[in-house]
Amino acid sequence: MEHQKSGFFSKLVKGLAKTRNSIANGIDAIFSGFSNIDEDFYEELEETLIMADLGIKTTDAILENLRAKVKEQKIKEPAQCRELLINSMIEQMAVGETAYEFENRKSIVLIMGVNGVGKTTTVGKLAGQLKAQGKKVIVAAADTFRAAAIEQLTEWANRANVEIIAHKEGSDPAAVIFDAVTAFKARNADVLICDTAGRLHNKKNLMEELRKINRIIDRECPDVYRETLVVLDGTTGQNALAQAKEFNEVANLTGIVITKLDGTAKGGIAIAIQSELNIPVKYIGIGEHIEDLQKFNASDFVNALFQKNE
Ligand SMILES: Nc1nc2c(ncn2[C@@H]2O[C@H](COP(=O)(O)OP(=O)(O)OP(=O)(O)O)[C@@H](O)[C@H]2O)c(=O)[nH]1
Repeated sequence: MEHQKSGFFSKLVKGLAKTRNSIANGIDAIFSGFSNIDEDFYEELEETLIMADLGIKTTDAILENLRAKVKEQKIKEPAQCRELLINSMIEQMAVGETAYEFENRKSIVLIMGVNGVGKTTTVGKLAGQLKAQGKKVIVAAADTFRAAAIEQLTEWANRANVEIIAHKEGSDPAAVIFDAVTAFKARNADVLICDTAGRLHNKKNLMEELRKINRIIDRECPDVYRETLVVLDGTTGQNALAQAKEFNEVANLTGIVITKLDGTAKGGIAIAIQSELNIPVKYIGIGEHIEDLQKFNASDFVNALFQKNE
C-alpha cells in the first residue's frame, strides 16, 4: 500500500512539473529575491498565485492565513515563509475523513461532466478499483449522447469484469438508470456507478434529465447513500471552475474529480476550485491507466508541487 502510494507520489511530482514551474518556481524566486516581508513582498506573492490559476478568492484566503502566521510567529525572513505558505495551501484544501464514505457502504454514484473531460474513463477506473477491493460493482451508461462513450464504458466494464447496464445511443438516460437500479437491487450490489449527463449548453434539459434520474433513485432506492461527482479537465484552468459552478447549480454536487493533471501548467486550479465552491476535490487523475486515478491528498499534492527539482 505504502509502495503504491509512493509510486503515485513520484508520478504526481512528475505530472505536476509544468504547474510547479508556474507556481513554486515563481514563489521560490520571490522568497529568495526579497530581504524583508513587506507589502511589495505580499503583492508579488499575490500576483504569482493569481497568475497560476488560483483565482483571487483563494489567493486572498491563503495570503490572509500566511499574514496571520507570520505575525503570530514573529517571522522576519521571507525564506522562512515557504513552509508557512505550503501549510496554508494544504489547510485550504484538506478533505475531511467522511469524504469517501460512499466507498464503505451501499451507494449510488452519479458522475457528470462535459464530453471529453475524462468522465467515462473516471467511471471505469473507479469501478475497477472498487471491484479490486472485493466490492460488487455495476456501472450504468446513462450518458447516451454518444455511442462511443457507451462502447468505451463497455470496454472498461469488461476489463474490470463488472456488470454494465447500457441501452442504445440516444435512448432515455432515465430508462438506463431505472434498469441499473433494478439490477443493483436484484444483485444486491455494493456500488452502482452511473456515467451521466454531459451536456451543459442546454441547462434546462440537463436539469430535467438529472431531476428524472434522481427521482427514480429516490423512489427505488430511498435509503441508499448517494454521491454526485463532477469531472473536470485540469488542463482547462479557470474554465473548469466555471463548469463546476454550472453543474453545481443543477446538481447537488458532493465532490469533484480533476483529471489530466499530468502535463498541465494549470494544476493550480485544484487549489482554487475547492475554496471557491466549498466542494472537496475527492479524486485526481494523472494518466490514462486505472491506477492513475487516486484519492486527493492535499498534503501530497502541495508537497509534490513544491518538491525541489532533482
Ligand atoms: N493524460 C491524461 N489523460 C486522461 C486522464 N483522464 C482521462 N484521460 C483521457 O482523456 C480522453 C477523454 O476521456 P473520456 O473518458 O473519453 O472523456 P469523457 O468525458 O467520458 O468524454 P466522452 O467519452 O466523449 O463522453 C481519453 O483519451 C482519456 O484516456 C488523465 O488523468 N490524464
